[in-house]
Amino acid sequence: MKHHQLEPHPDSVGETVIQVRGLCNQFGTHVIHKDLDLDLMNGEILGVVGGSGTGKTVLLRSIVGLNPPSSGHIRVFDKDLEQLPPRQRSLVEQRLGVLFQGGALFTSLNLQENIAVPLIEHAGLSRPEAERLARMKLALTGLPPEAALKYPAELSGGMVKRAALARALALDPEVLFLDEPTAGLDPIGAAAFDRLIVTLRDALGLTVFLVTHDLDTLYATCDRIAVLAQKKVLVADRLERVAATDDPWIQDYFNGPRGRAAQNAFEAHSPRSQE
Ligand SMILES: Nc1ncnc2c1ncn2[C@@H]1O[C@H](COP(=O)(O)OP(=O)(O)OP(=O)(O)O)[C@@H](O)[C@H]1O
Repeated sequence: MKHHQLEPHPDSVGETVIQVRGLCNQFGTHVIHKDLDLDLMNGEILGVVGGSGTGKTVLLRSIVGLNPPSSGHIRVFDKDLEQLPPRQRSLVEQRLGVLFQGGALFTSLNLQENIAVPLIEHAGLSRPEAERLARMKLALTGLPPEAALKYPAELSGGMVKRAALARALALDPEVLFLDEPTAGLDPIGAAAFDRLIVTLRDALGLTVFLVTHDLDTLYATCDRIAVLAQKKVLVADRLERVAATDDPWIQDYFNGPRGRAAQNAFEAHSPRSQE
């Protein structure tokens, strides 16, 4: 059924699971990334931020193998996807779960059928087995049992996000990629989704690469923040160190009115701020 087990070796905590070195991406003459370096550490939630068009989604797509880089190296679990034969590449890709912007569920399938698709295609399960496991994945993301037979158009935005997350988790990935997961959610729905991400990371031992514009999400979930600016990762560090970095975009983003409001809200409400 499943091709690997998530068994973090005691020595693996803090190990690099994804290493990006000297990444360059360009479309025609439009250079998006130039000599970009980034490490994703085992078990962390890394928030990836940057102005609109700085290439956050392109970076995500490059790492998961959907956007072949113009040059540079990307190692995933110490393997270069581009160098692997198709079968081995597919096995590595199945260890990565992706929640794309917008969710990207099949509109003609109900939720359990949607989540069953990768289980039938990649894990070789029968339809009844796949749909039973799909219902478990839906429960894992906090959806009620009756949601399994609903179609995406019948659901609220928050429920669609949870269903899309259930599909990203279908094959028990070790690394979860989330592209703006709280975009379009109301503040209460967004805060609940933030808590879900942290809970799942803790319960499943996930590593999370999280693209977001949402300052509340950064404060509530992330262990480290990587800032994309000037075509590279300008800084990747704990939030307080990033916020202290001398760069106009960073200062405006973290220490402008919205950044201060998010920090105040976090300090007022979160037990994590008392640690
Ligand atoms: N396949 C493509 N062909 C041409 N240009 C592309 C392609 N994909 C992305 N781009 C361009 O690359 C740049 C970076 O896009 P990307 O979506 O990664 O930005 P982003 O940082 O995620 O932005 P946002 O925060 O607005 O979602 C944009 O200018 C976009 O138009």
